[in-house]
Amino acid sequence: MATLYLEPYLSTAVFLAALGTLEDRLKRLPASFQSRLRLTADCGAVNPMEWLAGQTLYPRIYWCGRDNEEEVAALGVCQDFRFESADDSGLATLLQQTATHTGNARLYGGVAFDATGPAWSEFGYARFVLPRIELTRQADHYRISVNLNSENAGLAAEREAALAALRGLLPPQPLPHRAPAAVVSHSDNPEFPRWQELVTQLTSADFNRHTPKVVLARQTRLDFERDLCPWSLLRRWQQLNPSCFQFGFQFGPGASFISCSPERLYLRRLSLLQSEALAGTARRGANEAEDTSLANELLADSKNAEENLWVKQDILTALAPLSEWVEAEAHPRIFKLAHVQHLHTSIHARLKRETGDLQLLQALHPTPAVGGYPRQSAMTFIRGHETEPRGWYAGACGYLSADETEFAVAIRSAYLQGKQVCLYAGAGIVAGSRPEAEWRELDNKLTTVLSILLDGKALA
Ligand SMILES: C=C(O[C@H]1C=CC=C(C(=O)O)[C@@H]1O)C(=O)O
Ligand SMILES: [Mg+2]
Repeated sequence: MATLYLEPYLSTAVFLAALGTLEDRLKRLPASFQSRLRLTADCGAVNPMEWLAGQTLYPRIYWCGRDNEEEVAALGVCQDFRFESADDSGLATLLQQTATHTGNARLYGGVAFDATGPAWSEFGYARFVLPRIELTRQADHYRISVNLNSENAGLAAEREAALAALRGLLPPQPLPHRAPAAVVSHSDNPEFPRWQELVTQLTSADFNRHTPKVVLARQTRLDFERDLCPWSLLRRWQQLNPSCFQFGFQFGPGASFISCSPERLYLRRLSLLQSEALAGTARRGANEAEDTSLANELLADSKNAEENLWVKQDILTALAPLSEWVEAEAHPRIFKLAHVQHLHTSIHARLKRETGDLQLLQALHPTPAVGGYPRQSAMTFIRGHETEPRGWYAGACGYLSADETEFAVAIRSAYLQGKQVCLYAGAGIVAGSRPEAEWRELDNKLTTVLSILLDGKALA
């Protein structure tokens, strides 16, 4: 084992002992085991994101829940499931099989916003990975695990692959705060004049009568003078918004998708489900008094209330046939982030025995927080008028397992390819939306990530 290289681990000896334990257990594996096997050892404190950034294997997947209790760095592939279309029956089979697999193996991945749009290469319409190695922090307890799948290529080959992955591990790579690279160019799609036309169209009485809400999105593309490190950016982003989900997917060296999303699609623990309507936005105030007054205005504002209500009603309607019972808070509360505050309504349900992640994803995604209401006519408008495919922006990202599944709504996200970063922001357009105010809302939603990318400077 490359002992020397491992020295910078915070608790090198404990980490090396954990790798040694896993190696021993791999060598002593019985001649046969059920299809998936996961071996785990306590490994002492290691920063999961820095650890991930230091490795040579792909994919590199990072996930941190909104309560910060759990953080996972997932590396390499034990099984990789990629689907180019929503009609692929393999996706349905995968979602159904995951529910019946024993053990606590988790698949990490995501589903694009739109089943029909062109997919980002490497990401596909949907992609889920059972990682080869996982470094997990639960509260302050750190563990390293290795996954095997005997159906891959037979036990001997699978054991060799697992050993090779463990022996190839490198030390964490510190993610220091470096001065950001200079922006060479930037562009918005759509630009404001087109945005104004679209918002005017969506708020016309004729359109609004049949489609009362459409979430329109803008892509802001920045080109930098040098390549950006997705993990450095995500690290700083999570420090500014610790109460968000934080996640990143880097399937290969060419592209990565990272997000600091405030919004949960759902968390399912056995048959208990938590979901929410997060929609309706104001900026944060410059001081406490202004902040509170903006929050009170947001709570009293009918346009923002309507944005939130369409989401709540749609989720309640979608969950009703899948649940024993479902309930939502009567009134939204305020959910504060670094630069914006939102209306947030909690939703809880107990699922029927036959309801699984396949039914939940089909019923809930995309919610009117990112698509619109009714779903089909909002999607038709988005497909016909947005010229940049959203890819995984506004998709659903998270993990799947038999006992517990969680998906975040992949907003406040960035798609990085070398020197280029594409940021996305959407705004719910309802009766009463004004083009200028909704455009400012897009800017407000990007303020946090832009403050990191531009280091406090404004875009030229
Ligand atoms: C679609 C986005 O935000 C959604 C979530 C919260 C508030 C929203 C709003 O007020 O318009 C959006 O529905 C985005 O950030 O890209
Ligand atoms: Mg809004």
